[in-house]
Amino acid sequence: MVTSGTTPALATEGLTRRYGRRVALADCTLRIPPGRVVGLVGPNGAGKSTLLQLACGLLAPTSGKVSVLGARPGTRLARVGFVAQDTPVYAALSVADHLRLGARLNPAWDAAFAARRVAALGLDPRQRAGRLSGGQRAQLALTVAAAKRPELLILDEPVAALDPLAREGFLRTLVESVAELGATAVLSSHLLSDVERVCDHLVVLTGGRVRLAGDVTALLDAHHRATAPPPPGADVVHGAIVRGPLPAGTGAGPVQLEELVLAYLRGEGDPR
Ligand SMILES: Nc1ncnc2c1ncn2[C@@H]1O[C@H](COP(=O)(O)OP(=O)(O)OP(=O)(O)O)[C@@H](O)[C@H]1O
Repeated sequence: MVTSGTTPALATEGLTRRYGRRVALADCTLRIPPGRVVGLVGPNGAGKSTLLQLACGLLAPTSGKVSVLGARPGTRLARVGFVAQDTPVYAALSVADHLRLGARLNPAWDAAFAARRVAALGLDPRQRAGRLSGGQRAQLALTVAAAKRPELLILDEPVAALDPLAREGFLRTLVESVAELGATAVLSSHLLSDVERVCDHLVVLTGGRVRLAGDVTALLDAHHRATAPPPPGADVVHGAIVRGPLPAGTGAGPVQLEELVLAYLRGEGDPR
């Protein structure tokens, strides 16, 4: 089945996952349109990895629904690329072995892209993955996932182990290949500056709940920074950040993405 341009890349409805009595994700309803670079942000323990693993079919929901490219998670393996937080590679296999394995397992494998990236990263194709540095292992895992040419690329903190230059280069390549393929990327990150630079859709999770989700431009349009104390009745997210229009005459300015995210991370109001 080929997904249409309107099939959400990822959709969840009332998605809940418990570990024993601990609720890791609660009643999560999301609809991520195709073609976006999505930033998934939230503090430690917010439920980001849980959501991404549910999307990949590595975890089963306790209740609720999740669909990926219009199908059940885990049924579109060749079309979904996933890099887990610990960027797993096969320690005993060389860099070249990883690329050969990728080519054998993935029908849409882009060998030229993989070879180009390995060369640009300065990785020795003969080196065993177990002997690479943490950042180099992350780069290899990302290269393998991207060379699958997936329709959906799911990355759990992909740039955490990379140095600033490598991070910039990786994010640039990611945005370029997502645009070229018309694909979707969902990446969790603690680095708001990276999210601000590359993401055009945002999901903020705290305490297992979705606090904010939507296209970045729409979210920025829907919020303001009050330049004077917000009047009674204003929908204050946190501090000076207000949702919706302010009454005429109340001073307000545009809001930056980073301060918007921080307001939702700090705010303790109801999920929006
Ligand atoms: N295997 C597990 N068994 C029990 N509890 C778990 C398990 N995995 C996650 N949790 C709990 O579920 C909650 C969400 O964890 P999760 O790893 O999804 O958060 P996260 O947002 O990815 O955090 P981080 O930014 O630290 O990676 C946390 O309270 C965590 O302790």
